[in-house]
Amino acid sequence: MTDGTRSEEPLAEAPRPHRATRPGRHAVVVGGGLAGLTSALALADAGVRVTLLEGRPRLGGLAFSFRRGDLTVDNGQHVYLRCCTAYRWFLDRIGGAALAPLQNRLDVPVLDVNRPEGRRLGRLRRDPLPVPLHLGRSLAAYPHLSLAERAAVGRAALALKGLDLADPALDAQDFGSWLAAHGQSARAVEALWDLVGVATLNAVASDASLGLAAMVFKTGLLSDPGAADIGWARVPLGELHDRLARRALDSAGVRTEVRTRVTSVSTNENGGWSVQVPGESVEADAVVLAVPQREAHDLLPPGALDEPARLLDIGTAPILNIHVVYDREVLTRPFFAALGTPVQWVFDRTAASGLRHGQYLALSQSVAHDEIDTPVAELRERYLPELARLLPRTRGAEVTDFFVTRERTATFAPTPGVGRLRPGARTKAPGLYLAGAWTATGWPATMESAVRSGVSAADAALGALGRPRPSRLFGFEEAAA
Ligand SMILES: Cc1cc2nc3c(=O)[nH]c(=O)nc-3n(C[C@H](O)[C@H](O)[C@H](O)COP(=O)(O)OP(=O)(O)OC[C@H]3O[C@@H](n4cnc5c(N)ncnc54)[C@H](O)[C@@H]3O)c2cc1C
Repeated sequence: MTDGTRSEEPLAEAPRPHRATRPGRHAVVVGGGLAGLTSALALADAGVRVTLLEGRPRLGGLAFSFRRGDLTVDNGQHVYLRCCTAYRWFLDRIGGAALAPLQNRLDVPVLDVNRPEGRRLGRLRRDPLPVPLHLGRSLAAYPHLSLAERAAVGRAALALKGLDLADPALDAQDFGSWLAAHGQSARAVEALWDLVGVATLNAVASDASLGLAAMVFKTGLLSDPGAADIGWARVPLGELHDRLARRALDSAGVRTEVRTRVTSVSTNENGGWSVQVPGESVEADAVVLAVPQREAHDLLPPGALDEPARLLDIGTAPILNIHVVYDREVLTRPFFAALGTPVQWVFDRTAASGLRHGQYLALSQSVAHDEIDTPVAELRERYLPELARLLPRTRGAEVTDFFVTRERTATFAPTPGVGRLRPGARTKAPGLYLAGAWTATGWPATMESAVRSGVSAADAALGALGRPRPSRLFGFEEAAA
């Protein structure tokens, strides 16, 4: 068994860190996940001298790769949507956009294995028509719902479109109750709303904030016809978030130190900041804390937030990935979603992992509270027969490898009320900023949220450092359109 949080190896030996020698104001970014990488790049691109400190031996935070024999394995399948303009800006910035392309047009095969008549394939895809007609034909033909349910889904989608995302009352309600009040059957929730919502929010509808759910569905499905086109890395995540990100940092002049855990952050006698790492105190004019909420709580100096204990009230939710290598091809599509089985989403990872013979599938299991600690042998017993139901070709195939990666704190839990717990980038301590997917970006815990938070923190820090905001950096919405 592989525990994704412990058994990673750096993909490639990173280049020797070089000390930035540019004079001027100095910012320290703590945490080399997507939020910290973004802040560091944005600050360096604006002419600030930047030091990035990351506790682990690699960059990329929660979205990384490790080696397992000849395979390069992602800790968890990651996808993004065309509407994720900030993450797309990030991919462009590190020179990785071509390695994580988008579908030309949203197309999600949905396979139901629990039908009396046998396996049934449906498709969620869009037509080249304006919103909401772009999904009309697909919804009308969606075989996993009755005609009445499809009509009710259409009505609920229009009601969702009318919700005001800026209304804080939305965050206090749960999405499941809202769906029920808008005529959605349990089947419609399972076969449509949760199919999308579980994967994007990491919560079932009844446990999700209406505000966050409405944000996902409005932005992804009801803003622009192409907004929900899906993108994913055709290379290991570490190639993007570690190797290419490191190259971009190096050429931007950022001093990057991995295996360097920050133990405290405090003000110094010059009115700046001292960032303590083992054996060194790094002095800075501004600090961006781009670490998970619990670590941020522990590092924040007294008075930086009015109620720092609120950070500890932001819950977390697990994601389990089950990795299965077969001795032959068993799936001809790049991915599909499943109904009527515990299997959620299945991705073909063969080419990205470097596997030469056979096929490597990754099962991405969100909301994995019940299975996150299940022994690998038990998972194998449970999931191989399910894959045999879904994919008939697996029946004659040999499983040559089976392992799991467990991310216990994969995302913050998007529960009703979480919105008021998420702080913005600014703290009450001048020169100290927060970033991370869990901060108040309006997005659920995604790569998009992380990058947006990194931009916000850099933006706030630039103001305090008296540096102009370069429009080409922060105009990512236009840049990625
Ligand atoms: C299995 C899985 C699947 C996912 N699927 C998707 C998906 O499909 N699409 C999507 O958009 N998102 C997905 N996500 C979520 C996405 O990965 C995260 O939201 C995003 O990567 C978070 O980035 P971050 O920079 O905010 O935080 P993190 O990635 O947690 O980065 C924080 C960094 O800070 C470092 N750190 C902590 N304390 C210290 C310290 N004291 N000193 C120095 N460094 C420190 C950590 O080592 C870490 O590198 C998934 C996550 C997981 C785990």
